[in-house]
Amino acid sequence: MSNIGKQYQENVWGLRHVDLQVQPGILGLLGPNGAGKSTLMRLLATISEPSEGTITWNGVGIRENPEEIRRILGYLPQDFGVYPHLSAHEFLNYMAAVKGISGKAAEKRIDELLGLLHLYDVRKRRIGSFSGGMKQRIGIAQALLNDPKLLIIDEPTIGLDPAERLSFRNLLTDLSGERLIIFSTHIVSDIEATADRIAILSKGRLISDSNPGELLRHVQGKVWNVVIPESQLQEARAKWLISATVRREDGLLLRVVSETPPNEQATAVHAGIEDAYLYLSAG
Ligand SMILES: Nc1ncnc2c1ncn2[C@@H]1O[C@H](COP(=O)(O)OP(=O)(O)OP(=O)(O)O)[C@@H](O)[C@H]1O
Repeated sequence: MSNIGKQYQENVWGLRHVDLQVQPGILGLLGPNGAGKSTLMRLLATISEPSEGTITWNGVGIRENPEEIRRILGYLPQDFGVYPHLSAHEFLNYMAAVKGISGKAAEKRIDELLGLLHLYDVRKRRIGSFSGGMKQRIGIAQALLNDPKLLIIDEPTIGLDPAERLSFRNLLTDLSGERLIIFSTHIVSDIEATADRIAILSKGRLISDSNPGELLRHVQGKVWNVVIPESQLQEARAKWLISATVRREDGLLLRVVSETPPNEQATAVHAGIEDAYLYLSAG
């Protein structure tokens, strides 16, 4: 996509001047609420059209030829509604029909996906009785019905408990291979564990697009541990960029991102993606 902009109202741009080239792998879209992640995903999924710029897939403009991308697309929106009264199997059968997959091919694919997403044993249960993680897996299963080359998942880890979050990360890795998976989150650890490329959005702008190693290079040698008395936290927040705080017996252990040691007792520590995200977002 090149020079993409999406204007919602006179002075409201969901995205502005975004250039992004994609290739197979896992692309994590990272940004706070309102950064433009869903907007970008909806544009790619051809749910909405850009106000500026062009998006091409294999050299073909998707505005003129939306079918070019829809054929190979699997999309799980953030507010995906499942049908609580249908069983997992009935729901996938219905979604397959909507997508024009029927007969033996549909049956085979549905069984494969129920297995892949660990839903086979509960395939006859009503979706309304599923946990958050199971609902999310059924959402991913429907997105995979057409074996998409491009899989877009909007904020997939919202509402998941820690164990479900972990299995989601494993699932993403299992699903990648030849396809491109784009998923969004505002939680750095979700991205850190899975993405081979990280795009950071802030206020509708793409502020970074690189692999994790390159991202870390921005903050290498700039991350420090500092212990302060708890009473000085407010003051510390005002002068330092703090990426983590841990309460200890001898005070508060702060993780600070700074070009130079924040004080004489500071010790250098290895940089993480969270530090880089904070550093780049602070601009
Ligand atoms: N339909 C809309 N009408 C008006 N403004 C919108 C609309 N959709 C999004 N916006 C605005 O565009 C900006 C980007 O929103 P978007 O939903 O893409 O962000 P996001 O990063 O996905 O955040 P979230 O995680 O909260 O969904 C926000 O300021 C939002 O208020």
